[in-house]
Amino acid sequence: MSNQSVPTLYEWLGGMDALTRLTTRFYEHVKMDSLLASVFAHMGADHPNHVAAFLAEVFGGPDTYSTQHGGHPHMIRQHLNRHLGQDQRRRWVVLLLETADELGMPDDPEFRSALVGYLEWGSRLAVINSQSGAEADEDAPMPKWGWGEVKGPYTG
Ligand code: HEM
Repeated sequence: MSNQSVPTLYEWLGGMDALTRLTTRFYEHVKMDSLLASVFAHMGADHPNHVAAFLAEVFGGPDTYSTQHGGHPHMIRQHLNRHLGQDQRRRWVVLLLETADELGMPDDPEFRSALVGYLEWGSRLAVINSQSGAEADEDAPMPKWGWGEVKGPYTG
Protein backbone atom coordinates (compact mmCIF):
# COMPACT_ATOMS: atom_id res chain seq x y z
CA MET A 1 0.00 0.00 0.00
CA SER A 2 1.09 3.58 -0.55
CA ASN A 3 1.61 5.96 2.34
CA GLN A 4 -1.85 7.41 1.92
CA SER A 5 -4.90 5.51 3.04
CA VAL A 6 -6.34 5.29 -0.47
CA PRO A 7 -4.67 2.47 -2.44
CA THR A 8 -3.70 2.89 -6.07
CA LEU A 9 -5.79 1.02 -8.62
CA TYR A 10 -2.71 -1.16 -9.14
CA GLU A 11 -2.63 -2.11 -5.48
CA TRP A 12 -6.38 -2.61 -5.31
CA LEU A 13 -6.52 -5.02 -8.25
CA GLY A 14 -3.79 -7.22 -6.82
CA GLY A 15 -0.54 -5.96 -8.37
CA MET A 16 1.60 -7.40 -11.14
CA ASP A 17 0.61 -11.05 -10.75
CA ALA A 18 -3.08 -10.22 -11.05
CA LEU A 19 -2.52 -8.00 -14.08
CA THR A 20 -0.41 -10.61 -15.82
CA ARG A 21 -3.08 -13.26 -15.18
CA LEU A 22 -5.65 -10.87 -16.62
CA THR A 23 -3.81 -10.05 -19.84
CA THR A 24 -2.64 -13.64 -20.38
CA ARG A 25 -6.19 -14.99 -20.18
CA PHE A 26 -7.57 -12.01 -22.12
CA TYR A 27 -5.35 -12.57 -25.14
CA GLU A 28 -6.24 -16.28 -25.10
CA HIS A 29 -9.84 -15.14 -25.60
CA VAL A 30 -8.77 -12.57 -28.19
CA LYS A 31 -7.11 -15.26 -30.29
CA MET A 32 -10.43 -17.15 -30.43
CA ASP A 33 -12.59 -14.09 -31.12
CA SER A 34 -14.22 -13.62 -34.51
CA LEU A 35 -13.69 -9.82 -34.58
CA LEU A 36 -10.24 -9.67 -32.99
CA ALA A 37 -8.26 -12.79 -33.94
CA SER A 38 -7.10 -11.36 -37.27
CA VAL A 39 -6.09 -8.02 -35.67
CA PHE A 40 -3.78 -9.82 -33.25
CA ALA A 41 -2.62 -12.57 -35.62
CA HIS A 42 1.01 -11.42 -35.45
CA MET A 43 1.33 -10.48 -31.79
CA GLY A 44 4.42 -11.83 -30.06
CA ALA A 45 4.42 -14.15 -27.06
CA ASP A 46 5.41 -11.20 -24.85
CA HIS A 47 2.45 -9.05 -25.85
CA PRO A 48 0.34 -9.92 -22.76
CA ASN A 49 3.29 -9.12 -20.49
CA HIS A 50 3.91 -5.79 -22.22
CA VAL A 51 0.27 -4.77 -21.92
CA ALA A 52 0.30 -5.83 -18.25
CA ALA A 53 3.36 -3.64 -17.68
CA PHE A 54 1.66 -0.74 -19.45
CA LEU A 55 -1.52 -1.07 -17.39
CA ALA A 56 0.49 -1.45 -14.18
CA GLU A 57 2.18 1.89 -14.78
CA VAL A 58 -1.07 3.62 -15.74
CA PHE A 59 -2.73 2.37 -12.56
CA GLY A 60 0.02 3.61 -10.23
CA GLY A 61 2.39 0.63 -10.21
CA PRO A 62 6.05 0.34 -11.27
CA ASP A 63 7.32 2.35 -14.26
CA THR A 64 8.71 -0.69 -16.09
CA TYR A 65 6.93 0.13 -19.34
CA SER A 66 8.58 3.55 -19.46
CA THR A 67 12.03 2.35 -18.46
CA GLN A 68 12.16 -0.91 -20.43
CA HIS A 69 9.53 -0.93 -23.18
CA GLY A 70 9.65 2.52 -24.77
CA GLY A 71 6.91 4.25 -22.82
CA HIS A 72 3.74 5.76 -24.23
CA PRO A 73 5.23 6.73 -27.63
CA HIS A 74 6.07 3.08 -28.26
CA MET A 75 2.57 1.98 -27.30
CA ILE A 76 1.03 4.60 -29.60
CA ARG A 77 3.27 3.47 -32.47
CA GLN A 78 1.95 -0.09 -32.08
CA HIS A 79 -1.54 1.16 -33.00
CA LEU A 80 -0.60 3.38 -35.97
CA ASN A 81 -2.27 2.53 -39.30
CA ARG A 82 -4.13 -0.49 -37.94
CA HIS A 83 -7.46 1.12 -38.89
CA LEU A 84 -9.27 -0.26 -35.87
CA GLY A 85 -13.05 0.02 -35.91
CA GLN A 86 -15.54 0.74 -33.15
CA ASP A 87 -16.89 -2.81 -33.38
CA GLN A 88 -13.42 -4.18 -32.67
CA ARG A 89 -12.84 -1.64 -29.91
CA ARG A 90 -16.13 -2.51 -28.19
CA ARG A 91 -15.36 -6.22 -28.35
CA TRP A 92 -11.87 -5.61 -26.94
CA VAL A 93 -13.32 -3.75 -23.94
CA VAL A 94 -16.12 -6.27 -23.32
CA LEU A 95 -13.74 -9.22 -23.50
CA LEU A 96 -11.35 -7.60 -21.04
CA LEU A 97 -14.17 -6.91 -18.58
CA GLU A 98 -15.51 -10.45 -18.98
CA THR A 99 -12.04 -11.79 -18.30
CA ALA A 100 -11.82 -9.67 -15.14
CA ASP A 101 -15.08 -11.31 -14.00
CA GLU A 102 -13.87 -14.76 -14.98
CA LEU A 103 -10.73 -14.32 -12.85
CA GLY A 104 -12.62 -12.91 -9.87
CA MET A 105 -10.93 -9.53 -9.91
CA PRO A 106 -12.33 -6.88 -7.55
CA ASP A 107 -15.87 -6.02 -8.62
CA ASP A 108 -16.73 -3.22 -6.22
CA PRO A 109 -18.55 -0.35 -7.96
CA GLU A 110 -15.72 2.13 -7.40
CA PHE A 111 -12.98 -0.04 -8.89
CA ARG A 112 -15.08 -1.19 -11.84
CA SER A 113 -16.16 2.37 -12.58
CA ALA A 114 -12.51 3.46 -12.71
CA LEU A 115 -11.54 0.43 -14.80
CA VAL A 116 -14.35 0.94 -17.32
CA GLY A 117 -13.53 4.65 -17.51
CA TYR A 118 -9.90 3.94 -18.34
CA LEU A 119 -10.71 1.20 -20.85
CA GLU A 120 -13.22 3.42 -22.66
CA TRP A 121 -10.74 6.28 -22.76
CA GLY A 122 -7.70 4.22 -23.71
CA SER A 123 -9.44 2.11 -26.33
CA ARG A 124 -10.94 5.19 -28.01
CA LEU A 125 -7.46 6.74 -28.16
CA ALA A 126 -6.16 3.50 -29.69
CA VAL A 127 -8.82 3.77 -32.42
CA ILE A 128 -8.00 7.45 -33.04
CA ASN A 129 -4.29 6.66 -33.20
CA SER A 130 -4.91 3.78 -35.61
CA GLN A 131 -6.44 5.97 -38.35
CA SER A 132 -4.58 7.25 -41.41
CA GLY A 133 -2.47 10.32 -40.68
CA ALA A 134 -2.15 9.77 -36.93
CA GLU A 135 1.37 10.17 -35.54
CA ALA A 136 3.05 9.24 -32.28
CA ASP A 137 4.02 12.22 -30.16
CA GLU A 138 7.53 11.29 -29.05
CA ASP A 139 6.99 13.24 -25.81
CA ALA A 140 3.64 11.65 -24.97
CA PRO A 141 3.60 11.15 -21.19
CA MET A 142 2.33 7.92 -19.70
CA PRO A 143 -1.36 8.16 -18.86
CA LYS A 144 -2.04 7.98 -15.11
CA TRP A 145 -5.41 6.75 -13.95
CA GLY A 146 -6.92 6.88 -10.49
CA TRP A 147 -10.30 6.67 -8.81
CA GLY A 148 -11.50 10.13 -9.95
CA GLU A 149 -13.42 11.57 -12.84
CA VAL A 150 -12.37 13.23 -16.12
CA LYS A 151 -11.92 16.99 -16.07
CA GLY A 152 -13.11 18.17 -19.50
CA PRO A 153 -13.58 17.33 -23.19
CA TYR A 154 -11.13 15.62 -25.54
CA THR A 155 -8.33 17.91 -26.67
CA GLY A 156 -6.18 15.46 -28.68
C1 HEM B 1 -6.91 0.85 -23.05
C2 HEM B 1 -6.76 0.33 -24.28
C3 HEM B 1 -5.48 -0.24 -24.81
C4 HEM B 1 -4.26 -0.39 -24.23
C5 HEM B 1 -3.81 0.00 -22.83
C6 HEM B 1 -3.40 -1.02 -25.20
C7 HEM B 1 -2.09 -1.33 -24.98
C8 HEM B 1 -1.23 -1.80 -25.93
C9 HEM B 1 0.20 -1.90 -25.76
C10 HEM B 1 0.95 -1.55 -24.48
C11 HEM B 1 0.70 -2.35 -26.92
C12 HEM B 1 2.18 -2.55 -27.24
C13 HEM B 1 2.71 -3.79 -26.61
C14 HEM B 1 4.23 -3.81 -26.69
O1 HEM B 1 4.88 -2.91 -26.13
O2 HEM B 1 4.74 -4.75 -27.30
C15 HEM B 1 -0.40 -2.56 -27.83
C16 HEM B 1 -0.31 -3.08 -29.09
C17 HEM B 1 -1.38 -3.41 -29.87
N1 HEM B 1 -2.69 -3.12 -29.63
FE1 HEM B 1 -3.40 -2.14 -28.03
N2 HEM B 1 -4.11 -1.26 -26.35
C18 HEM B 1 -5.38 -0.80 -26.16
C19 HEM B 1 -6.43 -0.89 -27.06
C20 HEM B 1 -6.40 -1.62 -28.20
C21 HEM B 1 -7.55 -1.96 -28.99
C22 HEM B 1 -8.99 -1.53 -28.66
C23 HEM B 1 -7.10 -2.73 -30.03
C24 HEM B 1 -7.85 -3.38 -31.13
C25 HEM B 1 -9.16 -3.60 -31.14
C26 HEM B 1 -5.66 -2.84 -29.90
C27 HEM B 1 -4.83 -3.49 -30.76
C28 HEM B 1 -3.46 -3.61 -30.64
C29 HEM B 1 -2.61 -4.29 -31.59
C30 HEM B 1 -3.08 -5.00 -32.85
C31 HEM B 1 -1.31 -4.17 -31.10
C32 HEM B 1 -0.04 -4.75 -31.74
C33 HEM B 1 0.02 -6.24 -31.44
C34 HEM B 1 1.21 -6.88 -32.10
O3 HEM B 1 2.34 -6.79 -31.56
O4 HEM B 1 1.03 -7.48 -33.18
N3 HEM B 1 -5.28 -2.16 -28.77
N4 HEM B 1 -1.54 -2.21 -27.21
